[in-house]
Amino acid sequence: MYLPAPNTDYVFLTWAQSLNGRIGYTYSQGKPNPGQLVLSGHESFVMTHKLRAHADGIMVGSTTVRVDNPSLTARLPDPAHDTLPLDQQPRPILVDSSLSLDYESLKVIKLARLGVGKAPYVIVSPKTESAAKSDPIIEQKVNVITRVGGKLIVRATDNTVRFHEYVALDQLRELGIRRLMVEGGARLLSHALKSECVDAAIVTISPQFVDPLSTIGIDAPSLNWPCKSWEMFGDDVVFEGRRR
Ligand SMILES: NC(=O)C1=CN([C@@H]2O[C@H](COP(=O)(O)OP(=O)(O)OC[C@H]3O[C@@H](n4cnc5c(N)ncnc54)[C@H](O)[C@@H]3O)[C@@H](O)[C@H]2O)C=CC1
Ligand SMILES: Nc1nc(O)c(N)c(N[C@@H]2O[C@H](COP(=O)(O)O)[C@@H](O)[C@H]2O)n1
Repeated sequence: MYLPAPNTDYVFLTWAQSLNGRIGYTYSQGKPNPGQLVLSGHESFVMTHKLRAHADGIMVGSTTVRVDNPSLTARLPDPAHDTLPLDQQPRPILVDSSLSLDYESLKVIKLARLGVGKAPYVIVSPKTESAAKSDPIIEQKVNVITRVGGKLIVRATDNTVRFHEYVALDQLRELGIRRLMVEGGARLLSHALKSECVDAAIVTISPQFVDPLSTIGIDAPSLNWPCKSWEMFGDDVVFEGRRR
């Protein structure tokens, strides 16, 4: 498994999926939270945390945050009990264009307040940045983020669909986020896979079928990335594909 060295521009996608390609429960706002579909076994989850420890930033989409409320910390040697020191932690990066999330309730905010995790960068649209000046609800969310040391990253335009522009990749790199791990969810990964800026995909395949009607998968374009490695971690197979 290739682990990028510091000061390397490297965008790698990681996710876990079932044998029938599902990665999470379908969720619609206003409906009960279906919770996280747990796919990885212990060994492959430790591998995921080793990847996190080799990333400057971990990026997730807003629905992933809404469903999972993730910590996005690197926790080794045992993710259930151990956390690496703050200076070895990756930066949580939330793609939340309209600041739709309830920031006060997020684990990443609480962990930043405790000094256990780094404060998040939040990717927003220009119109959301403008709204913060007149909408007290938006302004309050910005305050929650900035008070723990986080910041808004405002993408260049409101109407882009190109992944690297949508997630403000150049701005993140200027802030030192050069090894970017994109963890999901399905829509964020689908957009990433359509772009030219992704270097690798590391996929954990869990030996289980899950109900396709209540779960989601990744709508990937047809891609043919050579398999660079595959390895067993416990009962899971971890596949590494690299663009070049
Ligand atoms: N099994 C696994 O490894 C993982 C599973 N999940 C699961 O995935 C589910 C959430 O996935 P989704 O519903 O697909 O939502 P999501 O978390 O991917 O959120 C959609 C994201 O796509 C962004 N987006 C929209 N247009 C875009 C564009 N053109 N370029 C880049 N980004 C764009 C939105 O701003 C939003 O942040 C949850 O059930 C979660 O548990 C999430 C991460 C990993
Ligand atoms: N590697 C992996 N295996 C699974 O089975 C998963 N469900 C996920 N989900 C991702 O991990 C995030 C939770 O991270 P924390 O443990 O809270 O730090 C979740 O939001 C997904 O991005 N990953």
